[in-house]
Amino acid sequence: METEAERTSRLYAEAEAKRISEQIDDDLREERERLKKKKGDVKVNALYNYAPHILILRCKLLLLGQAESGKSTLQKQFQLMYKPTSMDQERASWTAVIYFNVLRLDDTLDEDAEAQPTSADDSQSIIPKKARGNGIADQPSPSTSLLTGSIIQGSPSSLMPSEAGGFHSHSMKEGGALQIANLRRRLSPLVAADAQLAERLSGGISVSGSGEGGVFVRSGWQARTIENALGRIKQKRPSVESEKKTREIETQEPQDPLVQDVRRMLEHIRELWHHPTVKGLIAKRKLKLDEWSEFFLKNITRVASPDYVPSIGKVVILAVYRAHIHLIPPDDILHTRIQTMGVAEHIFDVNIHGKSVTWHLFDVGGAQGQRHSWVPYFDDANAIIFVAPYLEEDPRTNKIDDSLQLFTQICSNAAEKRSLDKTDLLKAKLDTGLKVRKYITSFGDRSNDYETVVQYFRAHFLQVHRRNNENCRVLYTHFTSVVDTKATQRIIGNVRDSIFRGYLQSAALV
Ligand SMILES: Nc1nc2c(ncn2[C@@H]2O[C@H](COP(=O)(O)OP(=O)(O)OP(=O)(O)O)[C@@H](O)[C@H]2O)c(=O)[nH]1
Ligand SMILES: [Mg+2]
Repeated sequence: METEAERTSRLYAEAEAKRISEQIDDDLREERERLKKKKGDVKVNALYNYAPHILILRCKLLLLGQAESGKSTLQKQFQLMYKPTSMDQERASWTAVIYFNVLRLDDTLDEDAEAQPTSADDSQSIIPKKARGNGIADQPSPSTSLLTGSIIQGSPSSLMPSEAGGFHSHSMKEGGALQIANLRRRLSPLVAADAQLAERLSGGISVSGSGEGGVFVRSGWQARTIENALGRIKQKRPSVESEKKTREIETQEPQDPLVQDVRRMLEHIRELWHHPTVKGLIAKRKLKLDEWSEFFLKNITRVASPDYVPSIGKVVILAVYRAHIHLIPPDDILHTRIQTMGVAEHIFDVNIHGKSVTWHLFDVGGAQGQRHSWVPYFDDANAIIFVAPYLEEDPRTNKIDDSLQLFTQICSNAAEKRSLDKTDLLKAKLDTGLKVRKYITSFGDRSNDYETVVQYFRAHFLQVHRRNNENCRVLYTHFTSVVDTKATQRIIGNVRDSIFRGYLQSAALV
């Protein structure tokens, strides 16, 4: 016979069992509904609920690709997304890089003035660039400066456009040559400034295997550049007055005297940029500027202004404020170009489904002499983002081929994601009549439109991946312009989710 105490205990146990059973039913129903809504999210939540101790607390991500492919630009997008305040703090240090990019106009003028058109078809002709310094093949860059070179003296006619610039007569040509010669004389102090800027950015260290004449930055250069500038100010004026000034500077934007000196001379660069002769050469495509130099030269008035601070992370929009229209400048920092030396680690706390995960992003130098430094990072990388530029018109090296070869080597090594980059430039080049088959013969007679070209490149990379995917890694492809903040940040979000899902699958938890 059941006692009262036993009965109470039994009823309690039955009620508890029923409650647990209903709870499980509810959980399962909820789970099913969530699964229907968003499969991936449910898997992630399930992991957090039932196995919180095995969360990835650390995720290693490698950014690989050839030089100038856009790895550091993509890294800046990550920083903009996950650590925007640090980007803001570094703004002043980017001025030196931007001025360094602006001074490339002189180099380009010098070398292109000596070069001859490569084909009778001007719309297609690309003037070859000479390698600076050690001549690394995938680091095309100028070798001498207009400031020290001899374009006008050596070959005045080469700077004379016959149609686009409107200089037909001999005397007009001579007039243009004289004006440019005068400008160059005024620019001569920039020779030293250019070298100093290069030294400042490279931290005074020259390393073999670096392209672009050894001008590069290493991890943490932003802080060093600012400290350097402030250190020089302190050294120059060790008085009470100077200490007061230094304190003032520390609370405002750091002011680098060298950068200030260059800024004052940019007026002459502006004149050179607007000179009809230079304009004529550009119009006839006899002057090939790097896209980053061109970007800053087009903005030279803003960039040379006394209170200039590089803009950051803004989409170009027109803001209407009290009936005034303000043009918010495009992002300067994303358009800068300075090559990376070695491997730079960037750490971000990334929020994934409400949990914080520490990401270690490794941005590597892509020059051929740099690639050996990637090796130690392959083993425990959770994912690789391989950045491939679409089409670079460099006659000395077929960049797509180089990218495919590099991709083949990487495929047999590790997990990878891939991003096909510089789609904006591809579109622009196709619009100006560039024929893909001229650079890639296997493209054949396919239609020269953007969609066909994009799919053609994609198919190439997929094929390489299929043939070399010994580790059965997953490949995701994205087409993007990395300087487009909105589009790139959407891709970063996708990459984050797919890496996390891949991790869960590899842990056999879903
Ligand atoms: N217009 C445009 N420019 C781009 C794009 N991606 C990169 N760039 C520019 O290309 C230049 C080279 O990019 P980086 O990010 O420095 O190249 P990288 O791969 O880090 O090069 P290394 O450090 O030498 O290996 C920069 O000036 C970028 O602004 C793009 O999608 N569109
Ligand atoms: Mg880089």
